[in-house]
Amino acid sequence: MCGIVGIVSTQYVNQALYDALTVLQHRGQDAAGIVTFQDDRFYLRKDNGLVRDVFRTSHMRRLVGNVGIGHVRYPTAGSSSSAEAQPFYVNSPYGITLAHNGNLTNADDLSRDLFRTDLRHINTNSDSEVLLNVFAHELQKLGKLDPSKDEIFAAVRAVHQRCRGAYAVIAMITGYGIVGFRDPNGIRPACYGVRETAEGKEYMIASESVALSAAGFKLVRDIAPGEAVYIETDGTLYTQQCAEAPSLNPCIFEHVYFARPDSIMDQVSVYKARLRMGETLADKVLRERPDHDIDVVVPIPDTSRTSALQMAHRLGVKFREGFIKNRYIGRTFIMPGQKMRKKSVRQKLNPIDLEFRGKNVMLVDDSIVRGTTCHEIIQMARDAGARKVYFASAAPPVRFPNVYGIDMPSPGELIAHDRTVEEIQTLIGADWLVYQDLEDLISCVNDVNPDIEGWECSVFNGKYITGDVDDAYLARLDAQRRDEAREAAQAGLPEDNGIIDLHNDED
Ligand SMILES: O=P(O)(O)OC[C@H]1O[C@H](OP(=O)(O)OP(=O)(O)O)[C@H](O)[C@@H]1O
Ligand SMILES: NC(=O)CC[C@H](N)C(=O)O
Ligand SMILES: [Mg+2]
Repeated sequence: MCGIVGIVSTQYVNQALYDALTVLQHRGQDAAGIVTFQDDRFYLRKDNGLVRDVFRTSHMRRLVGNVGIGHVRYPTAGSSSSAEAQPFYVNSPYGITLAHNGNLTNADDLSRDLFRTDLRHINTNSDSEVLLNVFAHELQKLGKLDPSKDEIFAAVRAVHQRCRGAYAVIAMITGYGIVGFRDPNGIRPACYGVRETAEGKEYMIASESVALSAAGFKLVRDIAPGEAVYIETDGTLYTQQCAEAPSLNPCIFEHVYFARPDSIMDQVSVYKARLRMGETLADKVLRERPDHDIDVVVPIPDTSRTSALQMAHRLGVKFREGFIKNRYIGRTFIMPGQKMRKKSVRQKLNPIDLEFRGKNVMLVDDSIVRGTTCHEIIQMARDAGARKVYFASAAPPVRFPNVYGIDMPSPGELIAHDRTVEEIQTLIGADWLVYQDLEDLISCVNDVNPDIEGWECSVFNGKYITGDVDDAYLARLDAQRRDEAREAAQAGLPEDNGIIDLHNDED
């Protein structure tokens, strides 16, 4: 997952973009970037690292202008090279920069077409650079010296026709404004908001509503699937539906893990959804073992806290913070490489022994993906003296790879792939393992929004909404992106993978 943001303001946007990216940091910890423009020039700073490490005061001073976009990255294509940090830039037409959250499933074909037919060069292995070039080519084809909203929307329409997969995008066109759009299934989130000032209206587009509220913008609404929102530099806003048959099918894993609980996505409160996940999980526990002997419910910080709290409440069992999280260590699941993830669980979480000694504990996590966290945590609970260690997951078993912006490319790396719940229970060393049922999870996110036609649940049911994901694609993805393949590809290469970057304000 990545975080994207774009602002059209009446004053410099550098600080507001920086602040928004820190609020979206949970969506990507690998790289960060901001680009602004003023007087027909772009000012770009991007690099690997957390937002606070990438931007120093000297960079911030040079990011001048009242319009800009930003990105925090969690790679799902290409490598972790700083050259693949976003926003990406292309000089023709007009000068366009782009920030993307999601993953294109036909990036290889597009890349070939861009070279052979559109005569465009792609300099990295990132699907986002491909997406930018498709958009740029389609805008260029219209041949306008001075593009209006009609050309911008026509280019987005063409992107929808050519690109497959998931994409929430914010692009900035030099001298004209920013355009945000969502793929025709609305898999990845994006919303926009407004702030009234004495100088006029200001707009922000972002992955999550929490970025808007933290900056004092009022949420207007989510961008509809297939829709584009174009905001000119003077603050004039236009919207248009650019897809043939849009249908809202948001990614359910945003509600399970990715999004911040204080965000509202497609009118569904992430916090409320997680509370409900705790309730339905408690109901399942009661169904399976009406006379259970759980003494205490313990969350695995951070994401499972909301569900665990409500689960304990429903069970009528004590809720206790049995693990303390080191606040200086980021999210483990989105780290690249299994070695780093494993080490970081131990560094990140430490038990309070007295909450475990002699007790039957129910540990609750939002999800079990590779099993890295639960395996370590169950052992820690045992070492701390727990009598029985039960484990509950607020999400169903993650059995299938994700191709829409979550880096789970390889079925073999998923602990639940081709395994029964009993087998997983043995593997992670739990005395009892309970998973949420998929129907229950869906019932937790089905809120008052009648526009939601379905949920993108492929990691749980193997059904890919875009209809273009076949076994050959999945096999290719697995071969390219499984941990070992990435490590082997990286061996012997310089840290940046040898990909040459274009101009970047590095110092
Ligand atoms: O089975 P695994 O492969 O370990 O993945 C699942 C775990 O990873 C995530 O935590 P993470 O540390 O990323 O973030 P959090 O602090 O927001 O819970 C998630 O919340 C689970 O705890
Ligand atoms: N997680 C994402 O949204 C990734 C965006 C893009 N595919 C990249 O790898 O940079
Ligand atoms: Mg976690």
